[in-house]
Amino acid sequence: MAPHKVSIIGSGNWGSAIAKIVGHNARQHSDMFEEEVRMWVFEEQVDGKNLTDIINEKHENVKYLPGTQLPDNVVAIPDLTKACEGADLLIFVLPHQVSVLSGLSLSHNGPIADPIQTQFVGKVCGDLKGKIGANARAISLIKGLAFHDNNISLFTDEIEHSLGIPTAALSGANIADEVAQEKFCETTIGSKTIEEDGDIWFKVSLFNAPYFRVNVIADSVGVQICGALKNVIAVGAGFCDGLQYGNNTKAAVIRRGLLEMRKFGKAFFEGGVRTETFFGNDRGHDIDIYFASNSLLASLESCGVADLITTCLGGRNRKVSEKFVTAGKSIEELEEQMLNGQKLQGTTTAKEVYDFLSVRGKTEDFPLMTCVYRIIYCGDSPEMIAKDE
Ligand SMILES: NC(=O)c1ccc[n+]([C@@H]2O[C@H](COP(=O)([O-])OP(=O)(O)OC[C@H]3O[C@@H](n4cnc5c(N)ncnc54)[C@H](O)[C@@H]3O)[C@@H](O)[C@H]2O)c1
Ligand SMILES: O=P(O)(O)OC[C@H](O)CO
Repeated sequence: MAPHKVSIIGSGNWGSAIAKIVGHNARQHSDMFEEEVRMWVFEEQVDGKNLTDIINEKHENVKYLPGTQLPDNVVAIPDLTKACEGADLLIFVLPHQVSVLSGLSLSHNGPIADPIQTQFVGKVCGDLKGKIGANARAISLIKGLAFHDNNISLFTDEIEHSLGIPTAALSGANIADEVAQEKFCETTIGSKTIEEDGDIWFKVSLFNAPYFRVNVIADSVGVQICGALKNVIAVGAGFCDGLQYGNNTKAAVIRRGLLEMRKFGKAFFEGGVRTETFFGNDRGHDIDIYFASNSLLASLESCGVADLITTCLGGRNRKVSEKFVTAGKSIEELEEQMLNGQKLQGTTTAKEVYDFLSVRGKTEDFPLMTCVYRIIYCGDSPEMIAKDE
């Protein structure tokens, strides 16, 4: 079989960290992959130069992952179609959306303006439609959910429907900077077609590294719900830190958050999610069991409680939300100041989740996520996060 041709769609903090692993593995396993890994870069100017030129000259994404050397077989390409031409393995690693401020001044204490949201994935898939081979497969590393007119869908479904190719999801306790520094962690791939996806994404070792251990499970929905909703809970954890509420309160937020995440998955997704994806059990790894006995079971997954913990301890959502409490500035101002203008998922998703729940009359069933929304968008006191109501 011809070696797989890999393209990475996205080149932010996580996109660049994963490019380091994928580039290294493609070079190591030249019988399985073409050595060159193309990475689509949304072109930006950095100190008067194109970011793509800087990446290709210095082999470093100086804007989104400074200080990490990328393998020189990772090639930055500003044209999306060219970056994906002939690829049969597509790795989607885009922010789920960006907020473009409507220009109103935003206040920490009062209601804030509704930013105009731009969904990346739909636009990217639209541009790629008809240009991707029928035998290609995709994997989404995006942590978010797609909301359209207060309806919800998974990014794997969006990609599958748009490009007509099977799409898996990868999510775990994976703060990009730590992965880039090769600090040990685990991750979970969720797949509806575990046998084929297990072969492609797991057995051929595109992602596995000694410091990045991959497991594959059948609960693709659960993997994505975890990755999206933990961001909202992490904002709550950041409020606790800003208020210096201590570890016990933060642990209560994490516990309640995890329960709400699972409840959300079970309530709104046909076929539901598996409790084990969120909390785990001790029956072993799905993929090992699958290949050994052809049965599907679940085990404790990195995408569940582990990702929630790491995001609530060290993620960007937590960091900015802590500052929201202590600095008296809007989330948008803090993103600009602290994250180079990158947008957080938790803040936008808190609103999307709230709007979704609200039209269904279900906000009271999800008190923690509703509370996070009210603190950011309605000017409620951050102290609400630790009130038992
Ligand atoms: N950063 C992490 O630690 C981490 C870890 C795991 C998963 N994730 C998830 O991975 C996904 C990608 O996150 P990231 O950290 O790589 O991205 P990021 O938050 O660093 O966002 C920057 C990316 O957005 C692109 N961009 C900016 N403006 C754009 C525009 N107008 N059009 C198109 N692209 C534009 C930039 O080129 C860059 O690729 C997200 O869903 C995130 O939740 C992030
Ligand atoms: O920095 P955050 O809050 O976007 O979280 C990063 C990763 O998702 C943690 O796994």
